[in-house]
Amino acid sequence: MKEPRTIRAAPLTSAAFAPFGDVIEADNAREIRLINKGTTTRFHDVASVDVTAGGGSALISIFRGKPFRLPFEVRMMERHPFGSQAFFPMSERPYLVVVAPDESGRPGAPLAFLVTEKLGVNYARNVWHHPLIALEDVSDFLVVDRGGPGANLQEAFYPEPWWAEA
Ligand SMILES: NC(=O)N[C@@H](O)C(=O)O
Ligand code: NI
Repeated sequence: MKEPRTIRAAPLTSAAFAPFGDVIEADNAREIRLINKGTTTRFHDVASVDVTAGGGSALISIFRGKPFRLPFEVRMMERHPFGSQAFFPMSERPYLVVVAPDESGRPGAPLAFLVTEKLGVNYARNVWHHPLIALEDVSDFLVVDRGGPGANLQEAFYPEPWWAEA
């Protein structure tokens, strides 16, 4: 009987996520500016939006994700060759992020991050990731990604599933 392939979710940190994109949090601001007569703090440019390839432009959407349970079965990954894709949680609920390195055009072994604080992720262009994985209850996410011409979705299926555990 083959042992199921399991991956243990790690806490999301900028350092651990760096090969895959940015963690969206105030601490990652490239500049902190007091604006609006000192009534507002601008945490400037916390993630790199990369959406103009192939005549693309930025879209702001809301994704309403239905919840999944852990352990989560990872059967496939996807990537967006023309643009980055950012998710920022609009609820206080945790969610799961699964990414993978590229291995000759296919996703390698996945890594999982359990996001329990109000942090977002910005997948860099062409980075393998699993589609949105909300946990506990239906959850809304603000999404910034690319709209425009070209096939901006590539999917790949693992020969055997991986199981992501907390
Ligand atoms: N397909 C789509 O818009 N969603 C995925 O890209 C995702 O990462 O959730
Ligand atoms: Ni995506």
